[in-house]
Amino acid sequence: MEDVFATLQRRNPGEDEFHQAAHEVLESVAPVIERHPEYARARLLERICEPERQILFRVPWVDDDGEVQVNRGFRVEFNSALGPYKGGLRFDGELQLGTLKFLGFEQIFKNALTGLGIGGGKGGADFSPKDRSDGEIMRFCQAFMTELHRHIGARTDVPAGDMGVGEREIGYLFGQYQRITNRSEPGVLTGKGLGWGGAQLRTEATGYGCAYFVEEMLQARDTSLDGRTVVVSGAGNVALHAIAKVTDLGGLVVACSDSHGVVHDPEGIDLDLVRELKGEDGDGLSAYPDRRRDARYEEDGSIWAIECDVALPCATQNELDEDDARRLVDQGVIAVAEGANMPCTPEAVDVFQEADVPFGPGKAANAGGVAVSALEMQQNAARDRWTFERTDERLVEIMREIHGLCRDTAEEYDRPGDYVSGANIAGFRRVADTMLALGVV
Ligand SMILES: NC(=O)C1=CN([C@@H]2O[C@H](COP(=O)(O)OP(=O)(O)OC[C@H]3O[C@@H](n4cnc5c(N)ncnc54)[C@H](O)[C@@H]3O)[C@@H](O)[C@H]2O)C=CC1
Ligand SMILES: O=C(O)CCC(=O)C(=O)O
Repeated sequence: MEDVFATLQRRNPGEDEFHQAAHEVLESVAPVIERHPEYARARLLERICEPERQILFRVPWVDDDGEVQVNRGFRVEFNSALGPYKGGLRFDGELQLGTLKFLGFEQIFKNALTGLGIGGGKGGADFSPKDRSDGEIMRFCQAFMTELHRHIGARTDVPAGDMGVGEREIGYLFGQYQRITNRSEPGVLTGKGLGWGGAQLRTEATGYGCAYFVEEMLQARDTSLDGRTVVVSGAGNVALHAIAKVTDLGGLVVACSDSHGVVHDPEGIDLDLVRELKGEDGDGLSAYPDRRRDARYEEDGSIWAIECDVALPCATQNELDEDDARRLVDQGVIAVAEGANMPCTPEAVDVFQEADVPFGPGKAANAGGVAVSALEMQQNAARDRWTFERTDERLVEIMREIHGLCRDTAEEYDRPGDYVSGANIAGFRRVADTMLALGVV
């Protein structure tokens, strides 16, 4: 195991987030390799840690001032053993290949946990949509798809949204895909609008799924979200829908945040107000207390200093560190689940686990989004449309199955209550068994 990790570090220098994600999985699956030497003989770990294909490309476009801009586009096609590469696109001015490798790697195991026949991939661009006009965003998306279209397809690789990529961007990407390929193939992207091949609930699915997962973790300990105080970091797609579903399930969400600061509202976050403030013409979260008397806004504050029963990090990677985890544990947190991808540092995860606080890792707790993307692919292939209610029932069922699989797998490997080991081992076994069956490819 150590050798595999050392090689991975050497071959992928400077990609710290990828090292972090890979180290956690390699550590978790060590007992599986001991029980199954055939995996080691087939060099499955080495193969799983190496992307099948990485595509880097130039994205030239013209901004509103007539200036030529040059960005870099990426698609990491990590593993297709279980189905077409599947995973989101991230637009972020600071984006690096190593971040996408960590996200693509996580996606392999997350997608395996859903049981829906999807492989793992991730992509994006070092383009920041912030402060760009709608026309610039459209031209950027068109330039990006002008290269990406060669690599994707309903049976090959199916991107979706992630940070900085929502329904608007998916629309512009899909429009350009259709224009240059002359193929009306809705299954090539997910997260589409409802009028043009999108699925009900895809927008809500990651946040809702995270709330369903934490409810399962709490019920396994004979309690629930009802009456619990909850803190949710972020104010984007995942956070807003996690807040909505936690509230439906009886929880009181008292704080949310963005990259500038933190809102604390002891009466419960007013979601409509957050949406308005975060909207295109909104004043930002700092204006929240102007409209809610008992609320406070702290610029650059730490959301994890706010007392809560349940913490849901839903913003970005490594946003919750060891000190934050200690503070949460000292204040009596009873469950933590990751709505974002890898928001907790490894040291923070250790603190939760040592304190016996149930901890739901992102690859299990936020799998609802990609699961509903797979349902969107299913509907596109069948030219069918499901209702919101039917899709929601299926999402609840999927999140319950993932929770049960992680719990049972952890017990099988003598790690009761350790959802990290459970998720990594269960996801790994599904991919590894398929790779064994497919031979050395
Ligand atoms: N959108 C989806 O369906 C899925 C998203 N995820 C993950 O969830 C996380 C959030 O993604 P989305 O909500 O889709 O993105 P988004 O772009 O809609 O929202 C991200 C939010 O996080 C905030 N943020 C960024 N850095 C922050 C920081 N350091 N502290 C506090 N807030 C910060 C931003 O201001 C924004 O409000 C990411 O880790 C993403 O990879 C995971 C599964 C699926
Ligand atoms: O729905 C998808 O394909 C993407 C979801 C995603 O990017 C994620 O699970 O992190």
